Amino acid sequence: MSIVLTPYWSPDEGIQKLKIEARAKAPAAPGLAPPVFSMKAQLDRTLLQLRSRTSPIEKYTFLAQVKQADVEAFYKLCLEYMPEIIPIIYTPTVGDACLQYSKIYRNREGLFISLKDKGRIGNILRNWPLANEARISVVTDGSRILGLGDLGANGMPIAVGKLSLYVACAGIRPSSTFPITLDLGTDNSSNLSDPLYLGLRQRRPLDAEYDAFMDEFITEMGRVHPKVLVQFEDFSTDHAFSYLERFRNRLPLFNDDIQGTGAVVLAGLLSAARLVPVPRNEHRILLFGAGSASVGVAKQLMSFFTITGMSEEAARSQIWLVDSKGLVYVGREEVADHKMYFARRHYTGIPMKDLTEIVKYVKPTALLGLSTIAGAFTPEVIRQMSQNTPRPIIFPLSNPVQLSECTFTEALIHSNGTAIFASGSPFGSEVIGGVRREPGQGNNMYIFPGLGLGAILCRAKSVTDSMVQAAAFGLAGSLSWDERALELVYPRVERIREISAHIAVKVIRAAQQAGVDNSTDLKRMNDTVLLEFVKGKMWNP
Ligand SMILES: NC(=O)C1=CN([C@@H]2O[C@H](COP(=O)(O)OP(=O)(O)OC[C@H]3O[C@@H](n4cnc5c(N)ncnc54)[C@H](O)[C@@H]3O)[C@@H](O)[C@H]2O)C=CC1
Ligand SMILES: CC(=O)C(=O)O
Ligand SMILES: [Mg+2]
Repeated sequence: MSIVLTPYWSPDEGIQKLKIEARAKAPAAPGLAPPVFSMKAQLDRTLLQLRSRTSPIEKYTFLAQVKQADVEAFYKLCLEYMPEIIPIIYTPTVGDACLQYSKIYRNREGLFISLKDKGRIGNILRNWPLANEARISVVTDGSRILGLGDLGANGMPIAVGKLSLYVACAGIRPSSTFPITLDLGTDNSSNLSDPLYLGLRQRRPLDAEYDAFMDEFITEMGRVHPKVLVQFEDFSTDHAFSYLERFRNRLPLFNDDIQGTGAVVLAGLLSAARLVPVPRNEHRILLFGAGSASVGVAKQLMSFFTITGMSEEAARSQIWLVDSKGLVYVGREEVADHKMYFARRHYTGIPMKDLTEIVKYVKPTALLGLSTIAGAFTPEVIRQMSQNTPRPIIFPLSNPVQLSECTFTEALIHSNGTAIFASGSPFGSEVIGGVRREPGQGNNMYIFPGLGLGAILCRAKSVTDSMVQAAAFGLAGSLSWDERALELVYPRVERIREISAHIAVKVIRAAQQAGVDNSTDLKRMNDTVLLEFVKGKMWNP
């Protein structure tokens, strides 16, 4: 038997591939090396080439080429080497890719819709060659990419990266994913003066023009792709909140930074609280940073307290916000609307800005960083946290890794090994006191794949708060005994497909309860059958 490699056009992925045909007694194809390689050998070779690249950005561009040439090989590699690949296609390296996108750009990977396309957005959407109908679209306007600020059209890799995780972590079919960057200009001067910059060379417009563009975009998305679920990603804080409220009942849509982050942190805190000898209603949570992610988290954390029977007012009083001007309280100058709900009602002291002072005053049991300020959790802050509580919960959640409020090592050293730690971007494990400690990754990547999968499978007409909450509880309930014994607050990333399926089931049940599901067949399934159904729907390379 010989193996013949023939080029063919894959209608599913729209790329040219080599198809392997086994033909009994057929002559070997001329010009090909004689050995025949298994998929494993081909992956080993790809991995060898990947590892021979020294810089993360070279690894990123190499993987982008692999994905372009052979989508199945790319995802096979993702699934088999998840802990190694995710930090390249996602945070932290995706942050570098966005910063350098105008320089590393090679192939179109997603659709750019610019302000100049106003009036014909429907046609532009129809132009994008999708082999299958779009089911999930990550949409960014590039105005706040990770903690890196306004990167304009260079934000495309974040939409591409999140969608790669939808495929790798939740088995969404690659050909039904749709990355979109809305190019509404940028206020980033270095992009505007970069001759290679890919986007519009103009500043962002005023809200009236922005809103009119967004209205047309959402209307046309619903028209051209009636089954699509939209994930808004990395919009600046004002637009993140306003567009979530404006559009969440027009399409199935959620904001990952507000809702996905809220859910992942709620899950992490529920797991962490099991390790701390403090009653739930005595936890005090201090959020450093008060933007879209932080306020989204604070809102979601209300249920950390209310599920124990605490009133809304009492729950709110356990949560403190700090922004660039210090502790947020009613009566302080310049408190933006989105922070008002959590502004302290009864604070009468002088404005308090220094984080160590604030930690001394609030005595938090949990300190969460969503500020983009690297190193803000100083040794003094961490030591002060250890005075408040026997097991301080320290989650520096800003991305990418160079913006983390502290490192895993710092948290362990300055808390004498007592810290319970999770960060937005990954850190390696550490040995302290002869014991190996593993950090958690508190990143919305644990939530959005399963949330999206559940919403798509039940054909939800909207994404309700109860579906987001169900995703959080689903994640919190998915730690194995082995992971709990190691004091992990999130499951190992290698199990993420299993976790996403479990979350999807919870999300479908919440959609059914809220009456927003459209797939009535799923109602008749019990949870075991539904879980098998969800797993059966997941695409595998
Ligand atoms: N781990 C995760 O899953 C996620 C992490 N994030 C990260 O959270 C960070 C913030 O994101 P957004 O809230 O959308 O941004 P944002 O720009 O809206 O918020 C930043 C906040 O930090 C505050 N801040 C800035 N300088 C400060 C200082 N010196 N002291 C105290 N506060 C200060 C600002 O006042 C603002 O409230 C980013 O780094 C982002 O990557 C966002 C979403 C998910
Ligand atoms: C993880 C994420 O969504 C962010 O940092 O914006
Ligand atoms: Mg984001």
